[in-house]
Amino acid sequence: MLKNKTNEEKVDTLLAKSLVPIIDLAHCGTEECPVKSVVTRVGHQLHKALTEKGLALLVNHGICDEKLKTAWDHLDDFVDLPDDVKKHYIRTGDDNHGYVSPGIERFDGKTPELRHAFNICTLNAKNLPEEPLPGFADHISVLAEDFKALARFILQALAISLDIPQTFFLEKHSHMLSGDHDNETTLRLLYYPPVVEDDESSKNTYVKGRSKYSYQRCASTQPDFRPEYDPRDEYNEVDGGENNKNTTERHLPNGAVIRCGAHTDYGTFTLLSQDSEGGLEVQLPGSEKWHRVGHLPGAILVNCGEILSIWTQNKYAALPHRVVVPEQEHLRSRGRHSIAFFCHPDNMTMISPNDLPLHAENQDAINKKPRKKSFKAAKEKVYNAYQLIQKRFRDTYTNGSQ
Ligand SMILES: O=C(O)CCC(=O)C(=O)O
Ligand SMILES: [Fe+2]
Repeated sequence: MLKNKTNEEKVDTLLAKSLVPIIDLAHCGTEECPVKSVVTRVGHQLHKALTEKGLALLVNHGICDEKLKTAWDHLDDFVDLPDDVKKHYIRTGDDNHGYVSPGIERFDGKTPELRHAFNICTLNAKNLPEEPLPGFADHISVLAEDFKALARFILQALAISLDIPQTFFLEKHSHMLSGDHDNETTLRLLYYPPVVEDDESSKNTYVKGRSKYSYQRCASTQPDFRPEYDPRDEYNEVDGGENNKNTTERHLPNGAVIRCGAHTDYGTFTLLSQDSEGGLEVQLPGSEKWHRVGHLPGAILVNCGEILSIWTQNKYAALPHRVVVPEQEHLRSRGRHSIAFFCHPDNMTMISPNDLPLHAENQDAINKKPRKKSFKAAKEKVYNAYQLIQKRFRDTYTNGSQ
């Protein structure tokens, strides 16, 4: 599955510049039969990356850029459909599947996210907009299977990284995208429309129809890593959601706009592919400062979610992240595309901090670490994966759906 090899020398040079550790998956075999030495190396690299940074960039992962770009084309076509066609595909809350229009999600419970999302939890063509958009179902199903294969490889490497049996996590994620409502794993296609100032209210809002740059593909082939110091760092100290009560915008004192509010993902981990418009920022473990992730063409980011954090007693902490659009007019007036694959355990899996068959020495080290309040609570009452995610959906969606 993992084919798109870049030369190792180039990866080494980038490694030195990137905030995010880069992990090369070349020659890792197939997800059913991973090459033992590669899965072991990746496991060790993941251990270091996830404990120190909470994320890593995967290269040579086997999902080619063309497939991602075609998926974004399909999403753009979907967004362009008339509302009375789109309405047949709206996420209802019975499960996470379906279209979510801008403003429905609110990570902080009050401020609308400025984006269109299509959540895919089943590959059954009757639940996908195949009729108005022939080819959608086939393409997205192949892409979803690719992400699933990559996720299954990472689940095995994660087990190795924690020194537990290689199939430990795989067995707890055996229904991903099976369409049987036994697992909440989701492939999410995302489109963030350009941000413009509304003439009447002087507030920032998103472009509703097509605009000159709406769907312009941002596909720079150049890596883009933030310089050590950037004036945008100044907005790290402020905001916190205080300046946006009851408004339809969120902007930072330097004029940058938040397109997707700060949050942590709910599941085991997330695989994220973004176009070169960037804008993704993260808070590294133990810090409140926001760091720009930057852009490495073709790379897929992996970050820890809340369930992995519970399982590892916060050793692999869930990574706070957000998406901002900078103040520069030419960037604001462009859309942004990304694709996230949220890897979730099977619904009935009980999620307890005491689940992992940890070695005695790891357990000692964990016991000595002061626990966060949330882990004390999680230890007292154990929920299954479905209950945990439904609670988080209730906090996020404003249309009454879960
Ligand atoms: O679009 C992005 O880059 C991030 C999306 C995200 O964090 C999410 O949907 O949970
Ligand atoms: Fe996220």
